[in-house]
Amino acid sequence: MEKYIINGGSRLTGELSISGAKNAVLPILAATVIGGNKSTITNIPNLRDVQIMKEILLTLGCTVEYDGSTMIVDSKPLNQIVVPEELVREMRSSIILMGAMLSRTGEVILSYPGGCEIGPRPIDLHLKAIRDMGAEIEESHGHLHCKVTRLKGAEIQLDYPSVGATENIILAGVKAEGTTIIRNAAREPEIIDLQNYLNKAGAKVSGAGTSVIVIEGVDEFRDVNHSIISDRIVAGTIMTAAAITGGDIIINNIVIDHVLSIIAKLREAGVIIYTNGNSMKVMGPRKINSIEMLQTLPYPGFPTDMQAQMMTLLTVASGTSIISETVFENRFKHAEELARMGANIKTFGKVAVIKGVKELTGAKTTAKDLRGGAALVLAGLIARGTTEVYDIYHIERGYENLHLILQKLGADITKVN
Ligand SMILES: CC(=O)N[C@H]1[C@@H](OP(=O)(O)OP(=O)(O)OC[C@H]2O[C@@H](n3ccc(=O)[nH]c3=O)[C@H](O)[C@@H]2O)O[C@H](CO)[C@@H](O)[C@@H]1O
Ligand SMILES: C=C(OP(=O)(O)O)C(=O)O
Repeated sequence: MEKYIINGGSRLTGELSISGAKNAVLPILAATVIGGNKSTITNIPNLRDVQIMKEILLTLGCTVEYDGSTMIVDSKPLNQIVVPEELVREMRSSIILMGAMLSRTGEVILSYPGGCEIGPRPIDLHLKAIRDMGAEIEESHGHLHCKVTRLKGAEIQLDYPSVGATENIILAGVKAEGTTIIRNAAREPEIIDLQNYLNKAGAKVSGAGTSVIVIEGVDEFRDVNHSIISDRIVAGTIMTAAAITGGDIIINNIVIDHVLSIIAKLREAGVIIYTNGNSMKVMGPRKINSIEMLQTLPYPGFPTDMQAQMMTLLTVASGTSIISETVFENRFKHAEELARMGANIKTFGKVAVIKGVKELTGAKTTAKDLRGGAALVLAGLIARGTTEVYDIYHIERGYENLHLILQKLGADITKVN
């Protein structure tokens, strides 16, 4: 079992470039099955979830070449409709294959998706929309058997702007008969990236980034080259690392517009941030201010995927902060682990009250999910003594060599077996 060992106390300084976004690349890789075409995708982060998606594509019969950064997928030879359960259960994004495979073959068998344990993650919005587009979905023993002769465009009003459901409907709509309209669509930047990839391949999708997305079905896809947008959550995590260590870091290859809500909350905490084009300089303050209220919301609100990292920052703020997690039911598992390190956090359902303490102390901790694990690493960077973070496979789902990035910036962190 691999773990991180961190000796706290180093101030992080230096410069780095942000890699491609996990939440953009996964739906785009799922989309590659649709066209029977060749997709050359660049700026791909080398993550566990990407490896799993690659395995799924291979199992479906696609040919895949991947060098850790560029993936070439040829979906012409696709000849399977069963997505293996052991792969689907590894990650949430596998559900996006439902819309993509129905577009391609009109049939798919997959199980309920896995992913981080951050509360129940129903797929009712996905299923209702895909059924509204004409598919029959049989649910039995945890499996979904979806079938349709040809998907039909539909007007879909989402009860909640779900990222995954929005993506699934787009993928189901691109080759459907007629036009699909999604209202109350999720507006995340990763959905714009998906639209851009699809349109390069010949699809007709418009409106991504707004709450109304229109998809006109087309018959043919062509070969496509696409570069993945940079990861706003990895950027936010590094910004928080600079902030908490009183560091001074220049971050390149970052879309500033995508991190405005993170910049606003870090500035409220006293962090100094200068932006310039696609770069920013982040300087941690001597004293971190508490934040009266940090509420997670769908984009462009503050991202739930940055909540855990911000909680770590607030554990050493001067004063009391409140975090309200509105997106997921149970996303405070890191609070207990931070408490082992001396943090003073009380949780009441989806609200956490964090009373800043003078210092954290090193402890043995366990990553319970991806971002919660990153939050423990951040805590380890400033804790007195040594912190061990176990179950780092969660962290590796979404961060490419986090320990190496932090080492380069001056952190004393090692990955050991
Ligand atoms: C691979 C990927 O892109 N993952 C991101 C995506 O996850 P994901 O697409 O799973 O997140 P959703 O936006 O769908 O989920 C948001 C909320 O809606 C609920 N819901 C969702 C679908 C549904 O059918 N029914 C339902 O009730 C969920 O339980 C959750 O409470 O967006 C989340 C919210 O920004 C991020 O934290 C994840 O990192
Ligand atoms: C929750 C996350 O991912 P997923 O939806 O892939 O589980 C995340 O990226 O923080």
